[in-house]
Amino acid sequence: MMVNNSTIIQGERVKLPTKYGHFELIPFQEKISGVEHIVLIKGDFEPKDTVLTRIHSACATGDLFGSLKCDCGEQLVESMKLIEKEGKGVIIYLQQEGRGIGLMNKIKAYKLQEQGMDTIEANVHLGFAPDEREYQVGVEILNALEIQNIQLLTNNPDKINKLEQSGIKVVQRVPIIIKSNQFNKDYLSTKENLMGHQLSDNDT
Ligand SMILES: Nc1nc2c(ncn2[C@@H]2O[C@H](COP(=O)(O)OP(=O)(O)OP(=O)(O)O)[C@@H](O)[C@H]2O)c(=O)[nH]1
Ligand SMILES: [Zn+2]
Repeated sequence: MMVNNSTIIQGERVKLPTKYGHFELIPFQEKISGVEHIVLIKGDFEPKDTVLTRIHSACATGDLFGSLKCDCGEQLVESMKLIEKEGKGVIIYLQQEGRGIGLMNKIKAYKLQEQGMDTIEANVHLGFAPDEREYQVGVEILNALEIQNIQLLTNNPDKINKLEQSGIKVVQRVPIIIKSNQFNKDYLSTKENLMGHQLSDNDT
């Protein structure tokens, strides 16, 4: 439902053929801050449908440049491929770089990680919570698209909890596990051991 007190503006819906499949793109903008988010969507939905969904936080290093220090870029491509295969689904690309601390601070955190801290210690050293993200805008975007029930592509239980608290029904979690490499194995094991991410095949 498009509610009048919405804090976001929905843009035009255009076709976007890509290397990984044929999608449509809809930009959204937060009314107060002007921050822009991107939706990639495939297919049409009824409000009762359960929609394969990826809520992805921006990672300039991983998504744009193919950084091997994290799993973001590969998760994004894998989500696009899975939605193409399914024939229906949505990716909400939220501009919350660096788990919500912005690029400048994420790179400060990377510097601290070069000096031996892990990804949590670096955030905390800079005065932030390990994860500063909120999913309220993502929920508003789902509301605008009239999506209420989702199959969420994630390994992160915190995302599921925050979405469910905002009234979205996560009917199923779909794991999206990327093979580790020498540059991201410490980052991924910190996510698994200290941030509760479900990265092993036998996790559910
Ligand atoms: N502060 C900080 N942010 C990072 C670091 N590495 C990656 N990120 C950010 O972490 C976020 C990862 O986003 P997602 O892939 O959507 O979320 P996730 O928590 O990994 O959960 P999944 O749904 O399982 O992928 C992005 O905003 C990245 O920019 C890091 O070392 N420090
Ligand atoms: Zn990343």
